[in-house]
Amino acid sequence: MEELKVEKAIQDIYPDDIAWCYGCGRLNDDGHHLRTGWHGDKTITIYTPESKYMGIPGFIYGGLIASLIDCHGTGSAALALHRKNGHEIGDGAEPPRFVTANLNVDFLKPTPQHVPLKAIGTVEEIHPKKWKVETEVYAQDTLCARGTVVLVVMPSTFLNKND
Ligand SMILES: CCCCCCCCCCCCCC(=O)SCCNC(=O)CCNC(=O)[C@H](O)C(C)(C)COP(=O)(O)OP(=O)(O)OC[C@H]1O[C@@H](n2cnc3c(N)ncnc32)[C@H](O)[C@@H]1OP(=O)(O)O
Repeated sequence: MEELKVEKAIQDIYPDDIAWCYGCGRLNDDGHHLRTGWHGDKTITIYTPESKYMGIPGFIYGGLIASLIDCHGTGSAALALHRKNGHEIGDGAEPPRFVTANLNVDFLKPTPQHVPLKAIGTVEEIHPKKWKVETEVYAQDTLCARGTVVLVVMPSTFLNKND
């Protein structure tokens, strides 16, 4: 697979109050900083896990793969609804926010460490508040995992929980 880079990511424009997710929040110093952008009509997140995220030496542990699919799903749904609303990253509009309602992962092959993982997503609208993202995770050219995420537009009750 060719070398790819995510130039414009939806997480780059999340408002500060929702930019703290351990998986994809740009403001969480300890997090993974996953970034999701368009890749043709599909979506892409590229991430090389640090060595500590091992299951057995040489291979990534499954929870990290699930996190990648999870945050790739929220980012992909946000990208798609943002575009449906007539916006693109960089036009100044605030993107929609999604939370995960359901996450399913099939671990197809052991996922090797020390190579970039590519999550490629296909986004489907179920209805305006509910979206589904089918994601394939590749290590180099090997399809290692496949996941399905159901996303729901974030209820306003998620904000200001610590006030
Ligand atoms: C902590 C995160 C903060 C937020 C950050 C956001 C941005 C950052 C992004 C990073 C985040 C990273 C990722 C994270 O970590 S996000 C954090 C992990 N996710 C959560 O904490 C979500 C917890 N769950 C809820 O708050 C509620 O259950 C939700 C909001 C999901 C639905 O609540 P509720 O049920 O009251 O809402 P509704 O009645 O209007 O239903 C709406 C539609 O949803 C359908 N449905 C419901 N459940 C399921 C299910 N299990 N499978 C399939 N579908 C389900 C339901 O049938 C309906 O469909 P329809 O009948 O209309 O067709």
